[in-house]
Amino acid sequence: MTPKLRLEHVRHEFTVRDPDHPRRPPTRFTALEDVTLDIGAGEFLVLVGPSGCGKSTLLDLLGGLARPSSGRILLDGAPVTGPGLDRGLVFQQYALLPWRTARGNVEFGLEAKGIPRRERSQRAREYLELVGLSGFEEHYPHELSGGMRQRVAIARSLAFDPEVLLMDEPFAALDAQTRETLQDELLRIWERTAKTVLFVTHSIDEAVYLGQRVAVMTSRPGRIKTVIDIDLDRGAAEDLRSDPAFGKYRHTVWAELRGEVTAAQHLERTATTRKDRSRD
Ligand SMILES: Nc1ncnc2c1ncn2[C@@H]1O[C@H](COP(=O)(O)OP(=O)(O)OP(=O)(O)O)[C@@H](O)[C@H]1O
Repeated sequence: MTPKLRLEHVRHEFTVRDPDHPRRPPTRFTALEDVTLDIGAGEFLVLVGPSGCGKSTLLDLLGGLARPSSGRILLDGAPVTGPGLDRGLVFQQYALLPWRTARGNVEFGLEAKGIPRRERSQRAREYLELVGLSGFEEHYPHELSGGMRQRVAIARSLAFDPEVLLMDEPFAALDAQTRETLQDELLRIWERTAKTVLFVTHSIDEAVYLGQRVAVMTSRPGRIKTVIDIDLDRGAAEDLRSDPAFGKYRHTVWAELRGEVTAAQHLERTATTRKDRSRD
């Protein structure tokens, strides 16, 4: 079966200039190296990895916001060549238009799609209801809480009806309670809509709670270290997070991640020391 998304030996480099020495020639910096991963249609895959390992870069490549330096990214077997309405992106920052209401923000993308006004408005209401925001359609972003704004951002991405949702730490800025509520809402929406979801997080709990599989990345340059199947009966447990099986998965993910986090911190320290020395 063709996977929905396929990453084949993806490598990504950035060109960097040293701001302290602007005349020096730029150097190449490898953010991702040989990333190979398949994501099935309708799958919920979570990506975890130490800070700076290239998770956001990978999402940018999948979203078509950048091109890999080498390797291929395929969507339904065809190379990704740029952004498209088949992929919805949700970031940590809400990125809502402050001068538009919740409904106006959700409608915004639908305008680009050429959907007639009446249908736009109806669809926006439907998706706002889906994320639990009925009654707030005419509120402006500044009149909504952080969690509500993020719901609007999710509704906006869903309203396009993309086949794939690319989510970059969408709940990171929220308080614990709102975060757990939105995790449940996202799972409910995913079950209802059968979208393919790739979700980036720093939280191991969030990864185990949401993912059918959790892919762990190495420290820079980021590679896929391992992919862990999460086989939890989400419907059965009353409080899944305190289930012993949940704790076991949390431990497995952390055991894979721990060494990478240490390596990333070491890399960061070395880079800072080198920078300080070159300034002296
Ligand atoms: N435009 C850019 N130019 C140069 N380097 C970049 C650029 N964007 C990202 N990087 C570097 O590439 C590496 C990967 O960055 P990226 O943001 O993808 O990591 P991440 O895993 O998402 O990090 P975090 O978990 O902290 O959000 C980092 O070292 C970052 O500094």
